[in-house]
Amino acid sequence: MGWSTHEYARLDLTLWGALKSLPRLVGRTVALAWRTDRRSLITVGVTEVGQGVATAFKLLAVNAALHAVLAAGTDVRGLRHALPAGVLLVVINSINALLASWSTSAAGSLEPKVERAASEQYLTACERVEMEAIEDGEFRELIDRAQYGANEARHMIGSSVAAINSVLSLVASGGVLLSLNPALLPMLVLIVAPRGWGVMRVAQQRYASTMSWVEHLRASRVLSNLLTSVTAALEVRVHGVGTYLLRHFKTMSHTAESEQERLARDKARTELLASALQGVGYLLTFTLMISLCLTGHMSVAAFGTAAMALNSGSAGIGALVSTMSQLHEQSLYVADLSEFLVRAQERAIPDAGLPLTERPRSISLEKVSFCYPGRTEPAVKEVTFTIPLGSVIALVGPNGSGKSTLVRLLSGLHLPDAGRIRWDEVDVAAADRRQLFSHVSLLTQTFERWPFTAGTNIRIGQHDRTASPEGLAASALYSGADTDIAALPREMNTLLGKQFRGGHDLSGGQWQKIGLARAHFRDACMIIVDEPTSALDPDAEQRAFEQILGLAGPDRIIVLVTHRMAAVRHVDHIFVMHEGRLVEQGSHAELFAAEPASRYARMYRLQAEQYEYPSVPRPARPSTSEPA
Ligand SMILES: Nc1ncnc2c1ncn2[C@@H]1O[C@H](COP(=O)(O)OP(=O)(O)OP(=O)(O)O)[C@@H](O)[C@H]1O
Repeated sequence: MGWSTHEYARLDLTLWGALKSLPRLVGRTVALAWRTDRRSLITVGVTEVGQGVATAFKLLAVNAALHAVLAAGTDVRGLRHALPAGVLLVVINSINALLASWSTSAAGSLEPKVERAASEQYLTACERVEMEAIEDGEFRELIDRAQYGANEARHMIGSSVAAINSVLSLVASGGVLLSLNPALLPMLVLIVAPRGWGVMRVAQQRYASTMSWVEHLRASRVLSNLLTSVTAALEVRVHGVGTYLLRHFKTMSHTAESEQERLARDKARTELLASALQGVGYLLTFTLMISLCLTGHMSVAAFGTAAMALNSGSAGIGALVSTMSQLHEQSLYVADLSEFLVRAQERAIPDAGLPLTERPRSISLEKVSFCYPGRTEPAVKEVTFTIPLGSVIALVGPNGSGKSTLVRLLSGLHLPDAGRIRWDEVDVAAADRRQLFSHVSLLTQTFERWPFTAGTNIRIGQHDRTASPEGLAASALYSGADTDIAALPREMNTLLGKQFRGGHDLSGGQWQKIGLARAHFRDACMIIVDEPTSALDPDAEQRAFEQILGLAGPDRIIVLVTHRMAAVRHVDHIFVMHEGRLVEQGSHAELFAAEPASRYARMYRLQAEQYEYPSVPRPARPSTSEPA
């Protein structure tokens, strides 16, 4: 189908690299947690340290108890000396349980807050990036990857707590082992190192696979969305596209399945090897401990305590390694989110800029060129013109001649690669773009049909303005949407969106009237309408053009983009585009005066002639009934 390539694989991960970056990544989550809920974070930190200290005291109490028991020998009364250590053990265990439950509760309250904060950062960054970034395939892939970051940041809290817990219990066990016999410490490492390697390798393989298959996963998701989408449902059925999509979906699922099988086989092999190496580690450790006892370097009580410390330390390292692997994996996703936030910031629409006057005397383009990223040919080439306030202009020209691109440039969605656009004297490239957007009302062919109520669909372009029912009704009346809305079961409060229970849908033409009402309600200084009437019947089309032109006023600029030549006849100035260049301009009369050279006049006449003939001439019948 053309998009299931795996070129974004990131297979350059190494265990050392992951370990090195871990403190930085955990630090970032801690910083996020600090900003989100300081109190819970401090509680978690203090309770975890408390549990580590408790573990050390527990082992020391066990050691004391063992000494007392072994010193008693066959004298049962001597066992009472073990009683204080036993009581201490119970107290330490109770304190440990209390601290653990306190930590669980604080971490539980922290996790959703961190997820919310990370999600907000992610969505805010998405909303702020330039249009070019949103349309850039590579950046979109990063947006997709980064979406898992917020969820993983939440899980990182739990994993970080578990990791801290394991480290502290490990330090406690290590300290006790060290005090018993320093030779025991490296043995602890020997026992758990193979397991650590195994768990890390499996996580690494899984992440590398996810990354190399991310495009594949996206494509599968697109296919399943198409199969369930309301808008595609028609062609899916009538054109039999469903079978085509299903066939591709199945092929892609089979390919993904074989990747899962490969991962499972690799995991099984790695785990088997790690277990074998760990067995060797245990064998060597116990051999050393027995020989230490036999040579009188270690007492039997110390043997017992060392066995417990080894057990607790090994469990600690085991838990640490597995949480490290989780942290490693989670941190990679959080790193994606961090990378996205940095790159989104680089590609964000600047926050500040020079202020713009709300009603500029003119907007001028000086030798403006613009090339879409990834394209070699500019969509707009060295275009120069001026639009005075109070005028109505039209952009006309064949398909692909650059009209919509000019609209995007005028509305500040793109900045020119060369040349300048100025609002009065202010260069748009240096202007406060958010302010510029607030002065523009844009109605395009593909305007959004928001899955909200009819009223919200009208006021959404000006959602911070209090919308009185009268204001909404006036905009609906203006666009002719009033009668369509009146026919809806809950009028303005009817939910427009078939995907919801109780939702209603409108016809294409009815939606266009809603779009026009939205443009009216927004009440901006520059109103841009790009092919606004494609779904309207002739009466409605005529009326829509009259309404658009009726929006004109001394404080406004109207930019009309259309292929309907009759509609531009009465505008103040017509700009004719061809292959990205402005090739003609003037009023209807001026352009006609330039006949026969005038492209505009030719286009106009061609369309007028079509209207003169009531029907398209019937083509000659092909001799066979074979489809083309
Ligand atoms: N988002 C985009 N990314 C890359 N290229 C684009 C994009 N939009 C348009 N183009 C290209 O820029 C050129 C000008 O397109 P534009 O949409 O501005 O023309 P237009 O005159 O509005 O066409 P139409 O009348 O068909 O709407 C075309 O070659 C088109 O393929």
